Amino acid sequence: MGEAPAFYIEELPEELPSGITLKSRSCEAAIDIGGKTYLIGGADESALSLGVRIFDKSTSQWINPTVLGTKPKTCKGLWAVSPGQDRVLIIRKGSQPDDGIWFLEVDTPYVREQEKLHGTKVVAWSKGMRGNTQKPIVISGPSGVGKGTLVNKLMEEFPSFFGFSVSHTTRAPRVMEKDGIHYHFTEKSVMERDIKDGKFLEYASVHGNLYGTSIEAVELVADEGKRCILDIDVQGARSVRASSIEAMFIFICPPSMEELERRLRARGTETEEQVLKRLRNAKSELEQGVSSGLFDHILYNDNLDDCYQRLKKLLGLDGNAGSAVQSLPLEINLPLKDSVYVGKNKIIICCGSSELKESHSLFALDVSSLNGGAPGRTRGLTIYQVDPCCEGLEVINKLS
Ligand SMILES: Nc1nc2c(ncn2[C@@H]2O[C@H](COP(=O)(O)OP(=O)(O)O)[C@@H](O)[C@H]2O)c(=O)[nH]1
Ligand SMILES: Nc1ncnc2c1ncn2[C@@H]1O[C@H](COP(=O)(O)OP(=O)(O)O)[C@@H](O)[C@H]1O
Repeated sequence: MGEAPAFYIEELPEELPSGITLKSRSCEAAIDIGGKTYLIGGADESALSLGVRIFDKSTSQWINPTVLGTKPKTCKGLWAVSPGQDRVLIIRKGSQPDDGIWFLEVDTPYVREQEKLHGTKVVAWSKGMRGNTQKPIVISGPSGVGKGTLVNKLMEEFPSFFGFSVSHTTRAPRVMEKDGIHYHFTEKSVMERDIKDGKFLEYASVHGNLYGTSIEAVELVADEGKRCILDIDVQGARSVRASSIEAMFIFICPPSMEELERRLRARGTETEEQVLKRLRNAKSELEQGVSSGLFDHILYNDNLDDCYQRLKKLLGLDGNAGSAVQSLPLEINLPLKDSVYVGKNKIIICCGSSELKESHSLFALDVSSLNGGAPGRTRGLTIYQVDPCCEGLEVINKLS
């Protein structure tokens, strides 16, 4: 057989110091990658106990890494397999594929970028999802230009296609704004602590308040299989551009400063002082937006309907919107027995009987075209049923 699916604590290499006690082996898995042993799991099934420890074989030292991303809700029945050197694939036994396949990134571009920021070893969780979604859309522009209006029109016309990333902010809610829908309205100290804990993808101080996109906000949209829209300022757009996240960047311009002021005042949501501050900031935002090369597309929002049509065209929605995710319904329960066979890009999961030849449900998990990943979900997983007499055995024979 090829690479072992996982080895449990009693099979850990001898160099590991003694004295590690585990209450339940089904809650912990370990895997070797690049001279390090990653110990994933916990003493019980709860998410709280789900941790990651790393044993560096070259120094014989334990490392407690900074763990980013949203982790699985339970750690019951873990298998760990390594499709590559940059991430560990975790299969939770006895669960549905849409909640049972997770990645722990250990050396991806995102992890390396975060290691520089944190100054510690970093690992990051990312849930595996079937099918593909398109790159997130970042929309920026000065206050009052019509970003919210355009985004709302898009979400109303294509509710199953787009999802809005609900930002956190320390500014006070406007009359019609609802917590959790328009923004997560947050205390400054809480937001600062969460930023320090690595919960934010990006953040910036805008018009005197803190705004930020949490990793969770983007993951929630991905979980619905929708394309994520981020309405963020130019500084935030710059942070996303500098990160490992691929996105489409759109800047919305007003027809003139006079019209921008008219719209901002007509909206009637800001005090005079706030209006003046927003207009002052608009000048530098427009300079940066138009001339920095940061944005892939610049849209002039003169006539609303015309601008909306141009936005739709940019997003390829002028004809057939298509469907957000190509995910086929597939009812399988990942098996409880140790029946996983691992190749480089393909993992064969044997459900039902532990006797492979007698098994009537064999599934192939293809990880050859993964995309996305932490921060957010990992897309591009393909799971399909294979005939035990044909492809499954063929693949397994090649691995043997
Ligand atoms: N960097 C960043 N900017 C944000 C975020 N959410 C909102 N913003 C920006 O903050 C600015 C002020 O937003 P808001 O107070 O809602 O006012 P509005 O733009 O006049 O509707 C806008 O430029 C938004 O695009 C975020 O999560 N991160
Ligand atoms: N093309 C347009 N022409 C006239 N008014 C507009 C246009 N686009 C938006 N508005 C109006 O301008 C105001 C500001 O728009 P809004 O979407 O809140 O801007 P932003 O989200 O960029 O701050 C709103 O009252 C909106 O109805």
